[in-house]
Amino acid sequence: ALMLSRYESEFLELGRIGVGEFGAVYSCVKRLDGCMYAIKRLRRPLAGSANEQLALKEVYAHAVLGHHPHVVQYYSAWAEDDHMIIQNEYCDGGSLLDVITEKKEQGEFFREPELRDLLLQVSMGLKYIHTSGLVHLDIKPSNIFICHRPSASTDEAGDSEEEDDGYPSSGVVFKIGDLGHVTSTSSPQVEEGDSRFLACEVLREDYTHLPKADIFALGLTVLLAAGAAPLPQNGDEWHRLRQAELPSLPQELTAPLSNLIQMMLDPDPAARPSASALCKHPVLCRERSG
Ligand SMILES: Cn1cc(CCO)c2c3c(c(-c4ccccc4Cl)cc21)C(=O)NC3=O
Repeated sequence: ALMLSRYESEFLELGRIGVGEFGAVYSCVKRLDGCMYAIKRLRRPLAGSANEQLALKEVYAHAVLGHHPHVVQYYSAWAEDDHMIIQNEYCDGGSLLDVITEKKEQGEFFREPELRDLLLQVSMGLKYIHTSGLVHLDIKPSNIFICHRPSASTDEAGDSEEEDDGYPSSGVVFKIGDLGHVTSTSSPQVEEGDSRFLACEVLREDYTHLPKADIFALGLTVLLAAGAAPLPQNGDEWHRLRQAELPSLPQELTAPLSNLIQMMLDPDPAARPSASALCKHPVLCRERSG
């Protein structure tokens, strides 16, 4: 077309980093600021269709959720050439699923200190989403993205007490992404996420404890990072996982962490800890023990 699209004029496309029925995600450099961005382009959904609802909910959610170190940052969204485009923060470390897969190929998995760090960071992101009156509803490894800490300068302040800057000593920052299933806690229009991570009560359309469905999915996500076998999509094993039976793991977790994860998977959503409770749970606190 004579008129370059905003996408082509504002960005240099480096490569495709994801593809699915939704469309494709590209890593791009914005010509003006020289920064990298992750840009999802999807064919414009039919006006009034469910897909349009999903696409709009994602942009609404990003607009409501301002800045948080553990939620992927939204920059802009627009429509052109029969496509919808969303420009997000680019996380340079791939997704948690990529890292779990890479480790598994080497017979490796996340060890307890890394599991606690993962759980604490994602809990902070969930606390922010939940206190904003929203629920994610599609928490899983492929929707958690990783940023590697910029090289720590020597004068870097240590971990601040309250307002966590999201940069733990390890230098790895986990961020919740893909807000395509986000809905409001009070007046939910639930679009079920991945059935492998779906809490039983949501399947039964009980939406009275939706934030606890995110906690359930996070519990399964942490177990996968700990080396659990791939999760069932349905069937007996699916139900067994929802009777608070932890799957077998290739490592022995300490009782405090194992009990905490078991609580996150409790069949009764009210018994699961809230994201806020997880953020101050002694098992996860970074305060030096003793
Ligand atoms: C497949 N894929 C790979 C990546 C890069 C990980 O190193 C990625 C990102 C995003 C997204 C994404 C997810 C859902 C909606 C919009 C976007 Cl841009 C998808 C991504 C996103 O919002 N930020 C990303 O880094």
